[in-house]
Amino acid sequence: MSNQNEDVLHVVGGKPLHGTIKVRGAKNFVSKAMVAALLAPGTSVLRNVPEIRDVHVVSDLLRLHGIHVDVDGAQGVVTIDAKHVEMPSVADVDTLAGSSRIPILFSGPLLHRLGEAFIPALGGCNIGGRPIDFHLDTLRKLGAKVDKEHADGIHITAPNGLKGAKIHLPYPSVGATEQTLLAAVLAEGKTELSGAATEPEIMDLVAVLQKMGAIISVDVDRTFRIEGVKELKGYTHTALTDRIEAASWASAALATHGDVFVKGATQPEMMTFLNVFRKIGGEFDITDAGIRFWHPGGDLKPVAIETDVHPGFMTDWQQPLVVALTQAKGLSIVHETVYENRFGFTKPLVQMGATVQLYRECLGSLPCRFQQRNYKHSAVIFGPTPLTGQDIDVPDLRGGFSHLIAALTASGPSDVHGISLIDRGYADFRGKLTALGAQID
Ligand SMILES: CC(=O)N[C@H]1[C@@H](OP(=O)(O)OP(=O)(O)OC[C@H]2O[C@@H](n3ccc(=O)[nH]c3=O)[C@H](O)[C@@H]2O)O[C@H](CO)[C@@H](O)[C@@H]1O
Ligand SMILES: C=C(OP(=O)(O)O)C(=O)O
Repeated sequence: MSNQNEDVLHVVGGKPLHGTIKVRGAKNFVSKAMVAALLAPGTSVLRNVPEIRDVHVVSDLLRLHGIHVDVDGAQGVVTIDAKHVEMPSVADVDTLAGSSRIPILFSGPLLHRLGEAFIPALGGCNIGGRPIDFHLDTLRKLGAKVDKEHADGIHITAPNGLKGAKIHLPYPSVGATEQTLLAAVLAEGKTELSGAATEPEIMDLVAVLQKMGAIISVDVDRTFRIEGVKELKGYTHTALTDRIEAASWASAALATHGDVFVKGATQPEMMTFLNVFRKIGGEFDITDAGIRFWHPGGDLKPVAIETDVHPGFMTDWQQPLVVALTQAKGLSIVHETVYENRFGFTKPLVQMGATVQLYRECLGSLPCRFQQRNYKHSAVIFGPTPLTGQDIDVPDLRGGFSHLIAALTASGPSDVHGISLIDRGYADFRGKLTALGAQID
């Protein structure tokens, strides 16, 4: 736990970021692959693991269930021996309440290994309601009994084991897709999951499950077919790169007029981001080792973006890019369709000098899931506007990184408070900023 002074980063902005940084495996895959290890009474080895807090949260949760976890942060290797699994006390599990969204994904594996699971209150970024109704409906369809009445969390049992079922997701939720995959691989019989999400992190989880012995296919209409098997074995796997972290550094390069080589960044998972980056006027060069992103000089161009599920423009890319859009010449529009409340981070940007207006109504003919809810989910950004340093509070993971970019873009000093929240998903960001020449303290 950091003390209050350690939780503030003093940033003197106005200097372009220049240099090379390395990005490792994806936060939104690594944690799920660690949960998958729980499905097999053997040893699994995961490589290219970033040194982020979410990895430690999942390790601690696995350990509470009697599983041996070794995290070699320097080498980026996590070894999980899940031969022995036990049910911890509610009080023990509760020590991790509110720390991430991953505990809900323990449901399927624990039901297979122990016949029951206790899920504490979930955490994760505060960017909308984030209900788990799809998760619980899926588990029920597979034969689980869900008791939500427990004061500290949710108790789930499967007295007769899990059985394959036909499941349709009302929205292609990443977590609910992963929930179904993790629960169905060992369920008796076949499961059909339609309306699923097919993010690259999900497909890498499918690759892990296939290595473990699972039978999973996916149709072009985003329907997964899972044939339950009787047992699975441990895996060895190298995690795909974190495309959100890579895009965050790319946005930082653009906003600060910089030039950053992101070692490890890969093109296929970033194609949609790269198209937008090019439309704005950013330049990039793709090599086998990574992608170099830079501001070529001259004016950046405005753009209209709608966030969406894969292969659309990721909601997690939106926040860092908005800061770069404050430096583009003209009117940009960002319409958020995944989370109803993901623009809170723009308020400090306005205090720093940006012109950002939020609207509840959907703009033009854009589809809108949140029309009826009282949230503003379209941002209109007018630029370029010079930013000046301020005191800023980190609201959430990506919003926090956006504030760092804003502080680096601004003239004068900024104090960014609550900086440790960023450790959830950005490994050694302080070291990387220093390597890129940022003036931080
Ligand atoms: C740890 C992790 O991988 N987090 C990612 C994951 O979050 P996460 O898996 O939580 O996101 P989902 O794809 O499930 O959520 C998408 C939308 O569906 C709604 N929903 C979801 C589940 C449910 O049971 N009911 C429901 O209504 C959510 O409120 C949200 O509006 O995918 C998001 C969308 O790419 C990313 O922004 C997050 O970074
Ligand atoms: C929203 C995010 O994560 P989580 O689902 O863990 O809150 C994120 O990674 O941007």
